[in-house]
Amino acid sequence: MLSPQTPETKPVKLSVRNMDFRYGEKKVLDGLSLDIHAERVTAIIGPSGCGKSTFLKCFNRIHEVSSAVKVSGDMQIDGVDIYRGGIDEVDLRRRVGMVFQKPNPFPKSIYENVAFGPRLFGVKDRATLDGIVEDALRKSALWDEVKDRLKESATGMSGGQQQRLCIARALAVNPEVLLMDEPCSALDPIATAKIEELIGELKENLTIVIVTHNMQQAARVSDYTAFFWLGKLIEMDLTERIFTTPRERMTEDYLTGRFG
Ligand SMILES: Nc1ncnc2c1ncn2[C@@H]1O[C@H](COP(=O)(O)OP(=O)(O)OP(=O)(O)O)[C@@H](O)[C@H]1O
Repeated sequence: MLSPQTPETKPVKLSVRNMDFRYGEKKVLDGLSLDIHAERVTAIIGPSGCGKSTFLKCFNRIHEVSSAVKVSGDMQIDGVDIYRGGIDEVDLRRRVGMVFQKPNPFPKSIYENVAFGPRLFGVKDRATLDGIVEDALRKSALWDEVKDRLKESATGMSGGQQQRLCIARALAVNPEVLLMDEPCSALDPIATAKIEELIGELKENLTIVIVTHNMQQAARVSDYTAFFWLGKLIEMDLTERIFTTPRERMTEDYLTGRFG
């Protein structure tokens, strides 16, 4: 974990300024400004309904698939506006992968789940695909468990394995950012520990933003923590600072269970 004694050396990967988000008339994110550093883990915490998931989805514009929404302000990836910078949304979703609360593998084989993205992006050669699938399964710490049953259905895996498969599926297209929306909330403590360990390894090459309701998890895995309340950013800092000396009373009350 990054500490107050260590100066930040990683550049800003995702930058947000004066961002508002509306579902129809309903404003759910209000005037957000924050920076997310490359190859760090940033945790988003806050009470239910404060807009954490909505915020996460804005980074790969995935909400555009389902609802009439309006985003204003600036959101940038590597200095290019995600909404107005001419970024192709399919390419954006390749660069910014996402893993959801409930593991959602396709009803296909383990192999086909991981090969799906690369195929979509035009990889046809079998040996190349095999290599990508193995690499992604190794990075998601699943290879040894599944290498002898790649043709079996993904739906027969345990919940924890399915979630690591979803991570492998996201990694197979070589993303730069991984968004994780409560990725362990449906998992037991052992499966959760595996995912947390994995997060620590993946951040060597990836920028990770994780929404979690589990404060111990935020403290364990993240370098930075942002506390949201009613669609506003109350405070963001190094996780060590947020959990030891938060600046805002509201953050302290939330962390100590006095509200939320
Ligand atoms: N598709 C939608 N249409 C309209 N309102 C929505 C939609 N999705 C979410 N909302 C509303 O937006 C607000 C923020 O929801 P969001 O799911 O982002 O919060 P959250 O902090 O992630 O909550 P939780 O911790 O319970 O998952 C809530 O008031 C929610 O009711």
